Amino acid sequence: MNDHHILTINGGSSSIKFAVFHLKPSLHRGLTGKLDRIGCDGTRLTFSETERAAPQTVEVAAADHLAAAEFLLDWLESQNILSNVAAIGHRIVHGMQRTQPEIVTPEMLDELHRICPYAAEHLPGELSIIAAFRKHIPSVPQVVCFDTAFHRTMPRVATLLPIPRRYEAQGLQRYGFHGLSYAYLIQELRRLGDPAAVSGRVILAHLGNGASMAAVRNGQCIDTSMAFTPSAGLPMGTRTGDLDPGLFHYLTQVEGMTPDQFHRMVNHESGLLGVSETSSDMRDLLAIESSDFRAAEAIQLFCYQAKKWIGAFVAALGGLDTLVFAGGVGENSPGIRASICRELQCLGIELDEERNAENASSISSKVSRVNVKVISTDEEIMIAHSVEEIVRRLDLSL
Ligand SMILES: Nc1ncnc2c1ncn2[C@@H]1O[C@H](COP(=O)(O)OP(=O)(O)O)[C@@H](O)[C@H]1O
Ligand SMILES: CC(=O)OP(=O)(O)O
Ligand SMILES: [Mg+2]
Repeated sequence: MNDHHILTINGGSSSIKFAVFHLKPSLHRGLTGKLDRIGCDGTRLTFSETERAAPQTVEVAAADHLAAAEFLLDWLESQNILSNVAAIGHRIVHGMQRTQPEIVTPEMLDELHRICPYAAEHLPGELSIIAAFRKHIPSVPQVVCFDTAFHRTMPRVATLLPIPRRYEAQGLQRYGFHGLSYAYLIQELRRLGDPAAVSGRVILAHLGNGASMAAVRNGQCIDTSMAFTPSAGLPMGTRTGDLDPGLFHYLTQVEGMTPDQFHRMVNHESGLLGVSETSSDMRDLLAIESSDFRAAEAIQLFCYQAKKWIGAFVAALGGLDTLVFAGGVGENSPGIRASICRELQCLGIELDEERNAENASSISSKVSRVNVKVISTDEEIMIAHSVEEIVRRLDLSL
């Protein structure tokens, strides 16, 4: 594969993260960056030449994902990234029943377009990025890695939605997301020698802008907090998480809200942002919580719901051996982890204050029955490994 490299793309609802992975001498990360605040004022590109280099920032004018993808392509071209790219790997939130990464084909794109309403905040943007790459560098293979794949082991009862049975035939069921992150966390637990990763009961808490949890037994997912769409489960930066279904009727009747307005409220105007009326960013809220009761309440709500989901998953798992915090909030905020775990001694969860304050890799106290860990998640490396495996198997770039 000469000096070819793999480009990974992680298209979120308002950001595109990317990373270049060199294949020789063995897979390792080079240029890394992200375009964020897509669709808002102040879209910007932040990148680092290597993992240790200081990040640089460039202001970008891009009104939507397509414009952002076009900008990113031109920029990657100017950095000489595209001329040597062996393959591009994408995180795709929804893959229906698919369990493995796959090479993009026209038939698959047709199907993904068809299921865009299943993940309306993510899939259209992700597909426009794939389209932009196909247009500019049509001969470079693209591989898609599905967030839903990790959850395909869930027992049927955890996949059922309590709505009329006829909708199941249309694919309406609980799917679950953040699967690349979860697969990485389980792989890390295995590497660290945590026995629960292979035969035990684990709760994985991915707390970022989007937030979810997964319950894993014997290395296999048995339940997760996101459901048919990534709007379900825990409250998030701007998403509600689970919501009283009666609200829809109330707001359409009393406020004349349209379905599109409701969708917008649930996905973009709620969660931390909605309750705090200030920001969707946990750091902003933590900075003002002592002087702003709305920020304090938004944080309390987030932690309270996270605690309840842990309780629910302990019940589903029949106990707990390991709890893992990951994602921007889970990895970096001792205060949030402490609030979530406060008074969970009844479940065998007790934090060591000092190690929690240091974001240490193991943060449970000596008497804690449950191992509590902090792991920095890495969706990009999961994509890169999958792409490398497919590229080598199919001998694509030789
Ligand atoms: N030191 C920190 N303390 C609290 N929250 C943090 C810290 N660092 C990052 N965060 C929060 O992490 C969230 C972003 O998480 P991240 O996983 O990077 O997002 P994404 O879902 O876009 O991948 C933001 O709410 C941000 O405020
Ligand atoms: C699936 C999902 O919610 O992803 P993100 O957290 O990147 O928005
Ligand atoms: Mg994320």
